[in-house]
Amino acid sequence: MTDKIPVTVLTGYLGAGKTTLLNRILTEPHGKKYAVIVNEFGEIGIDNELVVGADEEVFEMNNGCICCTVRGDLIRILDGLMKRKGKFDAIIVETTGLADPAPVAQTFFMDQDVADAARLDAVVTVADAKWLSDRLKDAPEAKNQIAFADVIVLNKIDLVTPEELDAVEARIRAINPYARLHRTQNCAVPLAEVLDRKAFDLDRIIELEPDFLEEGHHHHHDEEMQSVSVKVDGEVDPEKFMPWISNLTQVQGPNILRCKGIVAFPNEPRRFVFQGVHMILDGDVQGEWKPGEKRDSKVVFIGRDLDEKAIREGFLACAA
Ligand SMILES: Nc1nc2c(ncn2[C@@H]2O[C@H](COP(=O)(O)OP(=O)(O)OP(=O)(O)O)[C@@H](O)[C@H]2O)c(=O)[nH]1
Repeated sequence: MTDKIPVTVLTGYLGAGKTTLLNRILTEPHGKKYAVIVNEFGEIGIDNELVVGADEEVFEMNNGCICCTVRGDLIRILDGLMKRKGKFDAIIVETTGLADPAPVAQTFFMDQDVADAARLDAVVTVADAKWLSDRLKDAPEAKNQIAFADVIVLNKIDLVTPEELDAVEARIRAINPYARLHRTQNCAVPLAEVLDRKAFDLDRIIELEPDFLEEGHHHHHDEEMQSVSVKVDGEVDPEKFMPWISNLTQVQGPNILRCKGIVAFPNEPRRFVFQGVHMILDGDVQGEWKPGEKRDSKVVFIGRDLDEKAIREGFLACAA
């Protein structure tokens, strides 16, 4: 039992702050070596490039939700990691914001090879203090992520009033009174509160979901949720790109749950990285393009009722 590798499953709805927390974990001086598995919903991999610390081994699973189509991939990656036991101290799995954590957690009990070598340490859910109450109304995944959590990081407290914060915490407590909860800005939580908690409680989960240990768990996705990925083969013109992205998120903000991208500007040695949650947009130049790396520009939008054609044409028209 004791030499099983601890696995932390990091979950939370789109844009809540999972990558922010992951980067915090990877950059703090903990002297540990983590293997990281990142799963995202869009077809173009962007998240893995936003994870800092090039020394970490990041395994990427695109094109599907970790809890459904790519569960086989997860098992294969975990099996591969187990064979190299001793090379790292723990595994962190960051799921897409649209994943139901139950089938992910299930993998650590149902697959014998995985169960023999790894133990699920905790499900850590990052919750967006500003948007969670809305998502609890329209996104069943958001509720499951809260229900399954052993630790909840209630993040973005800077974007709400103290009264709103109390109200969202009360909503969370009504769904999950057991998890430890930390209120944070930029996921600033002591790592010991997140890692190696030995917190996953199978009995509680079986009470919540009696068929947890049975095969055939079906997870129904939000059918309307779509992702649009567009790539420009080369650089984009900031004079065109900036007004386009800011106008798009202002006008389509309510439908755009999440957007992110990495773009190349002419004569700029660094990559421009932008991220948005609804109409709140954030962008900065960071990290130089590597020598010999192709300076392509890519964006991903996730949301409902997206006008794919307009987004595609709009971004392609920003080409430098
Ligand atoms: N104002 C504010 N912004 C934050 C905070 N934490 C994270 N953000 C921003 O919120 C955006 C989303 O953060 P991420 O860490 O990428 O969220 P995520 O959950 O990994 O997103 P997905 O992987 O797309 O689901 C980024 O622009 C962050 O800089 C916070 O406490 N306050």
